[in-house]
Amino acid sequence: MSVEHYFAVGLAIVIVGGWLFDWLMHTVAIIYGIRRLHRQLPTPSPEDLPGVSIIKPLVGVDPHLYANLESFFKLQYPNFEILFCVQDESDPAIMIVQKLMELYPKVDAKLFIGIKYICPNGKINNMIKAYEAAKNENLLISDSCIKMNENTLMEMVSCMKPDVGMVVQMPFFENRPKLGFASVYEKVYFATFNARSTLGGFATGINACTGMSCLFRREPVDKAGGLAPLGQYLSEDYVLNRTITQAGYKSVLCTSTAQQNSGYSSVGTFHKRIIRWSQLRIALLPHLIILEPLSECMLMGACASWAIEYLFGISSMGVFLMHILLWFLLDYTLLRIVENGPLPFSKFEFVVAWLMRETLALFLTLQSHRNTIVKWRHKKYKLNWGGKIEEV
Ligand SMILES: CCCCCCCC/C=C\CCCCCCCC(=O)N[C@@H](CO)[C@H](O)/C=C/CCCCCCCCCCCCC
Ligand SMILES: O=c1ccn([C@@H]2O[C@H](COP(=O)(O)OP(=O)(O)O[C@H]3OC[C@@H](O)[C@H](O)[C@H]3O)[C@@H](O)[C@H]2O)c(=O)[nH]1
Repeated sequence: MSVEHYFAVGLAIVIVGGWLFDWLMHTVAIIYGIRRLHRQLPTPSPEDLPGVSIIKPLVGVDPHLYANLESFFKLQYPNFEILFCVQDESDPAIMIVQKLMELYPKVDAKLFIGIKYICPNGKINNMIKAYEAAKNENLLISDSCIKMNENTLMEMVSCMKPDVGMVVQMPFFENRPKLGFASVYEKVYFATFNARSTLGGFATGINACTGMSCLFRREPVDKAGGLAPLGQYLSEDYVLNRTITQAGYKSVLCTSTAQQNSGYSSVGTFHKRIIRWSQLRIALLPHLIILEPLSECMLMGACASWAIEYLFGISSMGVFLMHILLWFLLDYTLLRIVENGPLPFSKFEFVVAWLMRETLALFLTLQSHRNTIVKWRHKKYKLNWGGKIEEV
Protein backbone atom coordinates (compact mmCIF):
# COMPACT_ATOMS: atom_id res chain seq x y z
CA MET A 1 0.00 0.00 0.00
CA SER A 2 1.42 3.40 -1.02
CA VAL A 3 1.45 6.58 1.03
CA GLU A 4 -0.87 8.14 -1.61
CA HIS A 5 -3.38 5.37 -1.01
CA TYR A 6 -3.37 5.92 2.78
CA PHE A 7 -3.73 9.64 2.20
CA ALA A 8 -6.67 9.11 -0.18
CA VAL A 9 -8.38 6.73 2.27
CA GLY A 10 -7.92 9.24 5.11
CA LEU A 11 -9.29 12.07 2.96
CA ALA A 12 -12.26 9.97 1.86
CA ILE A 13 -13.10 9.09 5.48
CA VAL A 14 -12.95 12.78 6.50
CA ILE A 15 -15.22 13.71 3.58
CA VAL A 16 -17.76 11.02 4.46
CA GLY A 17 -17.68 12.33 8.06
CA GLY A 18 -18.41 15.88 6.81
CA TRP A 19 -21.13 14.52 4.53
CA LEU A 20 -22.83 12.78 7.46
CA PHE A 21 -22.52 16.02 9.43
CA ASP A 22 -24.40 17.86 6.67
CA TRP A 23 -27.28 15.36 6.93
CA LEU A 24 -27.21 15.88 10.70
CA MET A 25 -27.58 19.63 10.12
CA HIS A 26 -30.60 19.02 7.88
CA THR A 27 -32.15 16.74 10.50
CA VAL A 28 -31.51 19.11 13.41
CA ALA A 29 -32.92 22.08 11.44
CA ILE A 30 -36.08 20.19 10.46
CA ILE A 31 -36.76 18.83 13.95
CA TYR A 32 -35.99 22.16 15.65
CA GLY A 33 -38.01 24.06 13.03
CA ILE A 34 -41.06 21.86 13.70
CA ARG A 35 -40.69 22.21 17.47
CA ARG A 36 -39.89 25.91 17.63
CA LEU A 37 -41.46 27.82 14.75
CA HIS A 38 -45.14 28.85 14.73
CA ARG A 39 -45.70 27.45 18.22
CA GLN A 40 -48.40 29.10 20.31
CA LEU A 41 -46.77 30.27 23.53
CA PRO A 42 -48.94 31.23 26.50
CA THR A 43 -49.46 35.01 26.54
CA PRO A 44 -47.88 36.53 29.67
CA SER A 45 -50.28 38.11 32.12
CA PRO A 46 -50.66 41.91 31.65
CA GLU A 47 -48.47 42.70 34.70
CA ASP A 48 -45.65 40.62 33.11
CA LEU A 49 -45.62 42.67 29.93
CA PRO A 50 -42.59 44.96 30.05
CA GLY A 51 -42.40 48.24 28.17
CA VAL A 52 -40.55 47.93 24.86
CA SER A 53 -38.66 50.65 22.96
CA ILE A 54 -38.65 49.88 19.25
CA ILE A 55 -35.67 51.38 17.39
CA LYS A 56 -36.17 51.83 13.65
CA PRO A 57 -33.06 52.88 11.71
CA LEU A 58 -34.13 54.29 8.33
CA VAL A 59 -32.17 55.15 5.20
CA GLY A 60 -34.21 56.15 2.17
CA VAL A 61 -37.65 55.00 1.07
CA ASP A 62 -39.07 52.22 -1.06
CA PRO A 63 -42.63 51.51 -2.23
CA HIS A 64 -43.42 49.35 0.84
CA LEU A 65 -41.90 51.59 3.52
CA TYR A 66 -45.18 53.30 4.44
CA ALA A 67 -47.01 49.99 4.95
CA ASN A 68 -44.06 48.48 6.81
CA LEU A 69 -43.80 51.39 9.25
CA GLU A 70 -47.57 51.63 9.64
CA SER A 71 -47.67 48.00 10.79
CA PHE A 72 -45.73 49.09 13.91
CA PHE A 73 -48.34 51.72 14.77
CA LYS A 74 -50.94 48.93 14.76
CA LEU A 75 -49.15 46.58 17.16
CA GLN A 76 -51.40 45.04 19.80
CA TYR A 77 -49.22 45.58 22.84
CA PRO A 78 -49.98 47.68 25.91
CA ASN A 79 -46.71 49.53 26.44
CA PHE A 80 -44.33 50.44 23.66
CA GLU A 81 -42.68 53.42 22.04
CA ILE A 82 -41.32 53.70 18.50
CA LEU A 83 -38.06 55.59 18.00
CA PHE A 84 -37.40 56.38 14.35
CA CYS A 85 -33.85 57.26 13.36
CA VAL A 86 -33.02 59.01 10.09
CA GLN A 87 -29.40 59.91 9.50
CA ASP A 88 -29.82 62.48 6.72
CA GLU A 89 -32.09 65.52 7.16
CA SER A 90 -33.02 65.47 3.45
CA ASP A 91 -34.17 61.84 3.57
CA PRO A 92 -37.78 61.46 2.29
CA ALA A 93 -38.35 58.81 5.00
CA ILE A 94 -38.85 61.78 7.36
CA MET A 95 -42.07 62.75 5.59
CA ILE A 96 -43.45 59.23 5.85
CA VAL A 97 -42.66 59.04 9.56
CA GLN A 98 -44.19 62.46 10.23
CA LYS A 99 -47.33 61.54 8.32
CA LEU A 100 -47.76 58.34 10.32
CA MET A 101 -47.10 60.15 13.60
CA GLU A 102 -49.90 62.58 12.72
CA LEU A 103 -52.23 59.75 11.72
CA TYR A 104 -51.65 57.78 14.96
CA PRO A 105 -51.25 60.48 17.63
CA LYS A 106 -52.00 57.99 20.44
CA VAL A 107 -48.92 55.92 19.64
CA ASP A 108 -45.84 57.07 21.52
CA ALA A 109 -43.44 57.78 18.63
CA LYS A 110 -40.39 60.03 18.26
CA LEU A 111 -38.17 60.93 15.36
CA PHE A 112 -34.40 61.45 15.66
CA ILE A 113 -32.63 63.12 12.76
CA GLY A 114 -28.86 63.06 12.21
CA ILE A 115 -26.14 60.73 13.40
CA LYS A 116 -24.00 60.85 16.47
CA TYR A 117 -20.62 59.43 15.48
CA ILE A 118 -19.48 56.86 18.04
CA CYS A 119 -18.08 54.07 15.83
CA PRO A 120 -17.51 53.11 12.18
CA ASN A 121 -20.81 51.16 11.79
CA GLY A 122 -23.39 53.46 10.13
CA LYS A 123 -26.42 51.62 11.47
CA ILE A 124 -25.20 51.99 15.08
CA ASN A 125 -24.41 55.69 14.58
CA ASN A 126 -27.92 56.17 13.23
CA MET A 127 -29.52 54.36 16.19
CA ILE A 128 -27.45 55.73 19.04
CA LYS A 129 -29.59 58.80 19.85
CA ALA A 130 -32.67 56.58 20.11
CA TYR A 131 -30.79 54.03 22.18
CA GLU A 132 -29.80 56.76 24.65
CA ALA A 133 -33.33 58.19 24.79
CA ALA A 134 -35.14 54.84 25.08
CA LYS A 135 -37.41 54.66 28.13
CA ASN A 136 -37.53 50.92 28.50
CA GLU A 137 -35.18 48.15 29.59
CA ASN A 138 -36.30 46.00 26.64
CA LEU A 139 -35.24 47.21 23.21
CA LEU A 140 -36.30 45.95 19.82
CA ILE A 141 -34.04 46.74 16.88
CA SER A 142 -36.13 46.44 13.77
CA ASP A 143 -34.76 47.14 10.30
CA SER A 144 -36.65 49.33 7.85
CA CYS A 145 -37.70 46.40 5.64
CA ILE A 146 -39.59 44.60 8.41
CA LYS A 147 -43.38 44.37 8.51
CA MET A 148 -45.05 43.04 11.62
CA ASN A 149 -48.40 41.44 12.33
CA GLU A 150 -50.47 42.96 15.12
CA ASN A 151 -49.41 40.23 17.55
CA THR A 152 -45.72 39.87 16.63
CA LEU A 153 -44.38 42.02 19.49
CA MET A 154 -46.49 40.00 21.94
CA GLU A 155 -44.98 36.80 20.50
CA MET A 156 -41.47 38.14 20.92
CA VAL A 157 -42.11 39.22 24.51
CA SER A 158 -43.65 35.79 25.26
CA CYS A 159 -40.25 34.27 24.41
CA MET A 160 -38.44 36.65 26.81
CA LYS A 161 -38.18 34.57 30.02
CA PRO A 162 -36.13 35.70 33.07
CA ASP A 163 -33.03 33.77 31.90
CA VAL A 164 -33.37 35.00 28.31
CA GLY A 165 -31.52 38.14 27.22
CA MET A 166 -32.26 38.14 23.51
CA VAL A 167 -35.10 37.00 21.24
CA VAL A 168 -34.17 36.79 17.56
CA GLN A 169 -36.56 36.49 14.65
CA MET A 170 -35.19 34.25 11.92
CA PRO A 171 -35.15 36.17 8.62
CA PHE A 172 -37.88 35.27 6.18
CA PHE A 173 -40.20 37.16 3.83
CA GLU A 174 -43.65 38.54 3.51
CA ASN A 175 -45.27 37.21 0.31
CA ARG A 176 -44.54 39.68 -2.48
CA PRO A 177 -45.96 38.07 -5.65
CA LYS A 178 -45.75 41.31 -7.67
CA LEU A 179 -41.98 41.31 -7.34
CA GLY A 180 -41.65 38.19 -9.51
CA PHE A 181 -38.98 35.50 -9.60
CA ALA A 182 -36.44 37.42 -7.48
CA SER A 183 -38.79 37.24 -4.50
CA VAL A 184 -39.16 33.45 -4.99
CA TYR A 185 -35.38 33.12 -5.12
CA GLU A 186 -34.97 35.16 -1.91
CA LYS A 187 -37.56 33.04 -0.12
CA VAL A 188 -35.87 29.82 -1.21
CA TYR A 189 -32.48 31.07 0.02
CA PHE A 190 -33.81 32.17 3.41
CA ALA A 191 -35.93 29.03 3.96
CA THR A 192 -33.19 26.56 3.00
CA PHE A 193 -29.50 27.49 3.39
CA ASN A 194 -30.07 30.35 5.82
CA ALA A 195 -32.77 28.58 7.84
CA ARG A 196 -30.70 25.40 8.11
CA SER A 197 -27.76 27.26 9.64
CA THR A 198 -29.89 29.53 11.81
CA LEU A 199 -32.06 26.71 13.18
CA GLY A 200 -29.01 24.45 13.56
CA GLY A 201 -27.15 27.20 15.39
CA PHE A 202 -29.99 28.04 17.80
CA ALA A 203 -30.71 24.35 18.45
CA THR A 204 -27.09 23.73 19.47
CA GLY A 205 -26.26 27.05 21.15
CA ILE A 206 -24.03 28.33 18.32
CA ASN A 207 -24.39 32.06 17.65
CA ALA A 208 -26.19 32.34 14.29
CA CYS A 209 -27.89 35.66 14.88
CA THR A 210 -29.15 37.96 12.16
CA GLY A 211 -30.17 41.20 13.77
CA MET A 212 -32.87 42.60 11.51
CA SER A 213 -35.51 41.99 14.19
CA CYS A 214 -34.26 41.28 17.69
CA LEU A 215 -35.54 42.05 21.16
CA PHE A 216 -32.96 42.31 23.92
CA ARG A 217 -32.27 43.53 27.44
CA ARG A 218 -30.13 46.64 27.54
CA GLU A 219 -28.54 45.94 30.95
CA PRO A 220 -25.86 43.46 29.71
CA VAL A 221 -25.15 45.69 26.71
CA ASP A 222 -24.72 48.79 28.88
CA LYS A 223 -22.46 46.86 31.25
CA ALA A 224 -20.24 45.96 28.28
CA GLY A 225 -19.98 49.61 27.19
CA GLY A 226 -23.20 50.21 25.22
CA LEU A 227 -23.49 50.13 21.45
CA ALA A 228 -20.07 51.64 20.65
CA PRO A 229 -18.07 48.37 21.06
CA LEU A 230 -20.56 46.58 18.78
CA GLY A 231 -20.11 49.29 16.17
CA GLN A 232 -16.47 48.33 15.67
CA TYR A 233 -17.91 45.48 13.58
CA LEU A 234 -20.26 45.31 10.60
CA SER A 235 -21.71 42.13 12.14
CA GLU A 236 -22.97 44.16 15.09
CA ASP A 237 -25.87 41.69 15.36
CA TYR A 238 -23.55 38.72 15.95
CA VAL A 239 -21.54 40.70 18.52
CA LEU A 240 -24.71 41.89 20.28
CA ASN A 241 -25.77 38.28 20.66
CA ARG A 242 -22.30 37.31 21.91
CA THR A 243 -22.28 40.18 24.45
CA ILE A 244 -25.63 39.10 25.88
CA THR A 245 -24.80 35.39 26.11
CA GLN A 246 -21.40 36.16 27.64
CA ALA A 247 -23.29 38.02 30.39
CA GLY A 248 -25.00 34.73 31.25
CA TYR A 249 -28.32 35.15 29.43
CA LYS A 250 -29.75 32.81 26.81
CA SER A 251 -30.45 33.87 23.28
CA VAL A 252 -33.53 32.22 21.78
CA LEU A 253 -35.27 32.06 18.45
CA CYS A 254 -38.69 33.67 18.28
CA THR A 255 -41.59 31.42 17.29
CA SER A 256 -42.44 33.74 14.40
CA THR A 257 -40.10 34.68 11.56
CA ALA A 258 -39.03 38.21 10.55
CA GLN A 259 -41.17 39.30 7.61
CA GLN A 260 -38.88 41.25 5.29
CA ASN A 261 -40.96 43.30 2.91
CA SER A 262 -38.75 45.70 1.02
CA GLY A 263 -40.45 47.16 -2.02
CA TYR A 264 -37.64 46.29 -4.41
CA SER A 265 -36.35 42.88 -5.34
CA SER A 266 -33.90 41.83 -8.02
CA VAL A 267 -31.54 38.90 -8.37
CA GLY A 268 -28.58 41.28 -8.73
CA THR A 269 -29.22 43.26 -5.53
CA PHE A 270 -29.95 40.06 -3.66
CA HIS A 271 -26.61 38.58 -4.77
CA LYS A 272 -24.84 41.75 -3.61
CA ARG A 273 -26.44 41.39 -0.19
CA ILE A 274 -25.52 37.70 0.07
CA ILE A 275 -21.93 38.46 -0.96
CA ARG A 276 -21.75 41.25 1.65
CA TRP A 277 -23.05 38.88 4.34
CA SER A 278 -20.57 36.22 3.27
CA GLN A 279 -17.76 38.82 3.49
CA LEU A 280 -18.87 39.70 7.03
CA ARG A 281 -18.95 36.08 8.11
CA ILE A 282 -15.57 35.04 6.77
CA ALA A 283 -13.87 38.10 8.26
CA LEU A 284 -15.55 37.44 11.60
CA LEU A 285 -15.15 33.64 11.64
CA PRO A 286 -12.39 32.66 9.19
CA HIS A 287 -12.95 28.90 9.68
CA LEU A 288 -16.18 29.39 7.71
CA ILE A 289 -13.99 29.86 4.59
CA ILE A 290 -13.67 26.05 4.61
CA LEU A 291 -16.80 24.97 6.49
CA GLU A 292 -19.35 27.00 4.53
CA PRO A 293 -18.57 25.53 1.09
CA LEU A 294 -18.60 22.08 2.70
CA SER A 295 -22.15 22.71 3.85
CA GLU A 296 -23.21 23.38 0.24
CA CYS A 297 -25.07 20.71 -1.71
CA MET A 298 -23.11 20.62 -4.95
CA LEU A 299 -19.58 20.70 -3.58
CA MET A 300 -20.25 18.21 -0.80
CA GLY A 301 -22.15 15.99 -3.26
CA ALA A 302 -19.18 15.91 -5.63
CA CYS A 303 -16.68 15.23 -2.82
CA ALA A 304 -18.85 12.59 -1.14
CA SER A 305 -19.60 10.70 -4.36
CA TRP A 306 -15.86 10.45 -5.09
CA ALA A 307 -15.15 9.36 -1.49
CA ILE A 308 -17.90 6.73 -1.42
CA GLU A 309 -16.81 5.24 -4.74
CA TYR A 310 -13.21 5.18 -3.53
CA LEU A 311 -14.06 3.51 -0.23
CA PHE A 312 -16.96 1.25 -1.19
CA GLY A 313 -16.90 0.98 -5.01
CA ILE A 314 -20.45 2.39 -5.36
CA SER A 315 -21.03 4.34 -8.60
CA SER A 316 -20.18 8.00 -7.97
CA MET A 317 -22.82 9.18 -10.47
CA GLY A 318 -25.52 7.20 -8.63
CA VAL A 319 -24.42 8.57 -5.25
CA PHE A 320 -24.32 12.13 -6.62
CA LEU A 321 -27.85 11.93 -8.06
CA MET A 322 -29.25 10.39 -4.87
CA HIS A 323 -27.44 13.06 -2.85
CA ILE A 324 -29.03 15.87 -4.91
CA LEU A 325 -32.49 14.31 -4.72
CA LEU A 326 -32.38 13.80 -0.95
CA TRP A 327 -30.94 17.30 -0.33
CA PHE A 328 -33.67 18.78 -2.55
CA LEU A 329 -36.44 16.92 -0.67
CA LEU A 330 -35.08 17.95 2.73
CA ASP A 331 -34.84 21.58 1.58
CA TYR A 332 -38.42 21.43 0.33
CA THR A 333 -39.49 20.02 3.71
CA LEU A 334 -37.72 22.85 5.53
CA LEU A 335 -39.28 25.44 3.23
CA ARG A 336 -42.76 24.06 4.04
CA ILE A 337 -41.97 24.23 7.78
CA VAL A 338 -40.71 27.82 7.59
CA GLU A 339 -43.55 28.96 5.31
CA ASN A 340 -46.16 27.20 7.49
CA GLY A 341 -48.89 27.41 4.84
CA PRO A 342 -49.45 27.12 1.12
CA LEU A 343 -46.45 28.15 -0.95
CA PRO A 344 -46.95 31.45 -2.78
CA PHE A 345 -45.22 30.03 -5.88
CA SER A 346 -45.42 26.88 -8.00
CA LYS A 347 -43.31 23.74 -7.55
CA PHE A 348 -41.68 24.50 -10.89
CA GLU A 349 -40.59 27.94 -9.64
CA PHE A 350 -39.22 26.27 -6.53
CA VAL A 351 -37.17 23.80 -8.60
CA VAL A 352 -35.73 26.61 -10.75
CA ALA A 353 -34.94 28.85 -7.77
CA TRP A 354 -33.44 25.95 -5.81
CA LEU A 355 -31.22 24.82 -8.69
CA MET A 356 -30.12 28.39 -9.29
CA ARG A 357 -29.24 28.91 -5.63
CA GLU A 358 -27.35 25.65 -5.31
CA THR A 359 -25.36 26.07 -8.52
CA LEU A 360 -24.49 29.74 -7.91
CA ALA A 361 -23.63 29.32 -4.21
CA LEU A 362 -19.93 28.60 -4.70
CA PHE A 363 -19.55 31.32 -7.29
CA LEU A 364 -21.05 33.87 -4.86
CA THR A 365 -18.80 32.63 -2.05
CA LEU A 366 -15.77 33.06 -4.32
CA GLN A 367 -16.94 36.59 -5.13
CA SER A 368 -16.92 37.38 -1.44
CA HIS A 369 -13.22 36.40 -1.27
CA ARG A 370 -12.28 38.84 -3.99
CA ASN A 371 -11.82 41.85 -1.76
CA THR A 372 -12.18 43.05 1.79
CA ILE A 373 -14.02 46.26 0.97
CA VAL A 374 -17.73 46.16 1.75
CA LYS A 375 -20.24 48.62 0.38
CA TRP A 376 -23.26 49.05 2.65
CA ARG A 377 -25.83 51.69 1.80
CA HIS A 378 -23.87 54.91 1.11
CA LYS A 379 -20.65 53.88 2.82
CA LYS A 380 -17.62 51.70 2.20
CA TYR A 381 -15.86 49.76 4.91
CA LYS A 382 -12.63 47.80 5.05
CA LEU A 383 -13.05 44.48 6.83
CA ASN A 384 -10.18 43.25 8.97
CA TRP A 385 -9.59 39.71 10.21
CA GLY A 386 -11.79 39.19 13.25
CA GLY A 387 -14.55 41.30 11.71
CA LYS A 388 -13.50 44.79 12.87
CA ILE A 389 -14.02 47.53 10.31
CA GLU A 390 -12.54 50.84 9.20
CA GLU A 391 -14.45 53.37 7.18
CA VAL A 392 -13.00 53.90 3.72
C1 LIG B 1 -18.58 19.58 7.10
C2 LIG B 1 -19.57 20.64 7.06
C3 LIG B 1 -19.58 21.46 8.30
C4 LIG B 1 -20.64 22.51 8.22
C5 LIG B 1 -20.53 23.45 9.35
C6 LIG B 1 -21.53 24.53 9.28
C7 LIG B 1 -21.00 25.75 8.66
C8 LIG B 1 -21.99 26.86 8.65
C9 LIG B 1 -22.48 27.08 7.31
C10 LIG B 1 -23.02 28.21 6.91
C11 LIG B 1 -23.16 29.42 7.75
C12 LIG B 1 -24.26 30.25 7.18
C13 LIG B 1 -24.83 31.16 8.20
C14 LIG B 1 -26.10 31.77 7.71
C15 LIG B 1 -26.73 32.65 8.73
C16 LIG B 1 -25.99 33.91 8.94
C17 LIG B 1 -26.55 35.08 8.18
C18 LIG B 1 -25.58 36.22 8.23
O1 LIG B 1 -24.61 36.19 7.52
N1 LIG B 1 -25.81 37.20 9.06
C19 LIG B 1 -24.91 38.34 9.20
C20 LIG B 1 -25.66 39.62 8.88
O2 LIG B 1 -26.77 39.78 9.67
C21 LIG B 1 -24.35 38.32 10.61
O3 LIG B 1 -23.73 39.53 10.88
C22 LIG B 1 -23.36 37.19 10.71
C23 LIG B 1 -23.40 36.28 11.63
C24 LIG B 1 -22.45 35.11 11.69
C25 LIG B 1 -23.25 33.85 11.75
C26 LIG B 1 -22.41 32.59 11.80
C27 LIG B 1 -23.33 31.41 11.70
C28 LIG B 1 -22.69 30.09 11.93
C29 LIG B 1 -23.76 29.03 11.95
C30 LIG B 1 -23.25 27.68 12.25
C31 LIG B 1 -24.37 26.69 12.38
C32 LIG B 1 -23.90 25.32 12.73
C33 LIG B 1 -25.05 24.41 13.00
C34 LIG B 1 -24.65 23.04 13.43
C35 LIG B 1 -25.87 22.18 13.61
C36 LIG B 1 -25.64 20.75 13.93
O1 LIG C 1 -25.45 53.21 7.25
C1 LIG C 1 -26.48 52.59 7.53
C2 LIG C 1 -26.77 51.32 7.00
C3 LIG C 1 -27.95 50.70 7.33
N1 LIG C 1 -28.83 51.28 8.18
C4 LIG C 1 -30.07 50.60 8.56
O2 LIG C 1 -29.76 49.27 8.93
C5 LIG C 1 -30.80 48.39 8.55
C6 LIG C 1 -30.27 47.22 7.74
O3 LIG C 1 -29.73 47.71 6.55
P1 LIG C 1 -29.87 46.93 5.16
O4 LIG C 1 -31.29 46.59 4.96
O5 LIG C 1 -29.18 47.73 4.14
O6 LIG C 1 -28.95 45.67 5.34
P2 LIG C 1 -29.20 44.13 5.69
O7 LIG C 1 -30.61 43.73 5.76
O8 LIG C 1 -28.35 43.37 4.81
O9 LIG C 1 -28.66 44.19 7.19
C7 LIG C 1 -28.41 43.06 7.97
O10 LIG C 1 -27.10 42.61 7.75
C8 LIG C 1 -26.02 43.33 8.26
C9 LIG C 1 -26.19 43.57 9.72
O11 LIG C 1 -25.14 44.35 10.18
C10 LIG C 1 -27.51 44.20 9.97
O12 LIG C 1 -27.72 44.45 11.32
C11 LIG C 1 -28.58 43.33 9.46
O13 LIG C 1 -29.81 43.84 9.76
C12 LIG C 1 -31.83 49.23 7.80
O14 LIG C 1 -32.88 49.53 8.68
C13 LIG C 1 -31.07 50.48 7.41
O15 LIG C 1 -31.90 51.60 7.31
C14 LIG C 1 -28.56 52.52 8.74
O16 LIG C 1 -29.34 53.05 9.52
N2 LIG C 1 -27.39 53.16 8.39
